[in-house]
Amino acid sequence: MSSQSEKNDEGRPSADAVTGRWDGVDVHFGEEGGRLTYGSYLRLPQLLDQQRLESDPPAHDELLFITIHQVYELWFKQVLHEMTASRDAMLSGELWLAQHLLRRVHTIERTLTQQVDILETMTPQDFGEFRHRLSPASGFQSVQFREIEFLSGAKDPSFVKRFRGLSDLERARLDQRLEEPTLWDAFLVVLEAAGFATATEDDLRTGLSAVARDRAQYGAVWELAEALLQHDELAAAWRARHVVMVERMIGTKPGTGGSSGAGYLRSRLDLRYYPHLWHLRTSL
Ligand code: HEM
Ligand SMILES: N[C@@H](CC(=O)c1ccccc1NC=O)C(=O)O
Repeated sequence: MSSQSEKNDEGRPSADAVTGRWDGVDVHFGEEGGRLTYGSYLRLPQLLDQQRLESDPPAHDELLFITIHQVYELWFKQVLHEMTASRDAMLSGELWLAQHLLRRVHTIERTLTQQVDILETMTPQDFGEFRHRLSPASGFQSVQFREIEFLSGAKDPSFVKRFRGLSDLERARLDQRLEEPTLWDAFLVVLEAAGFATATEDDLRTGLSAVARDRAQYGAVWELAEALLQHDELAAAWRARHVVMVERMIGTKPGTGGSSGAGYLRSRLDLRYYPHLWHLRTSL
């Protein structure tokens, strides 16, 4: 492959000047008269202008802290997109699609937990250079994180009440998540469509046991139950990893969000989205 570039008056390649030949075909790289580019498609000028430090003079590690959190929020957005579609697929009986989308969620969740490694390259001393500037902001105020909890099945309206500084739009999003069906609600619809009653605890235990004992007949329902359990396990793994990182960074200091810090986070470690699926294990 050869390439040549025409230069404009300023000596830079002109808009549609970067051309070459590949297998005898003319190829063009570049803007080509204002058409889509990598940067314009991905909105990079906007995206790369969103890392604003609070520290002054700038603390070296604050860029890492902001970047990590922004990457988390982008993945949270994707997780919500996939979870919502998975829930809807269950409601319309598309079981293969529902488990397929949940498997993508698992892969993202593993990445989210691994990202803690990067943040832990920051020392407590270096965090201390800018931590005092962050109060009263805290991860406690992550709207998308709470949306994921609600959509998973752990609806707790008291979090919405305790949120400080929510915009009207954010409050509406949380209220909507509190109203709409969760992944668990949708799974119950799947169980009912497979012929099982779900009205009482006993019904549910009977149905789940029957699915587990006859995977030849209920393979798709079993796979879905396993995908939900995996999501639950990965969420628990993130909470465990987060609290240990917190202890490493700030010991037993109270959090910038006003909680006791690690003590509060430890109180959330036993949260499980799907206790019925965990209880089932004991009887298998
Ligand atoms: C130096 C790193 C970090 C420290 C020291 C830290 C510390 C804390 C503390 C102390 C809390 C309790 C609330 C409070 O502030 O009073 C908290 C909550 C939270 N943090 Fe972090 N955090 C760190 C990194 C992260 C990252 C990277 C994320 C990713 C988004 C995150 C997400 C959250 C969430 C979602 C909560 C609420 C948890 C819940 O209510 O169960 N944190 N964090
Ligand atoms: N709550 C943390 C500070 C912190 O990590 C944080 C601060 C602002 C925005 C997001 C944060 N991340 C997770 O809590 C602390 O108490 O040190």
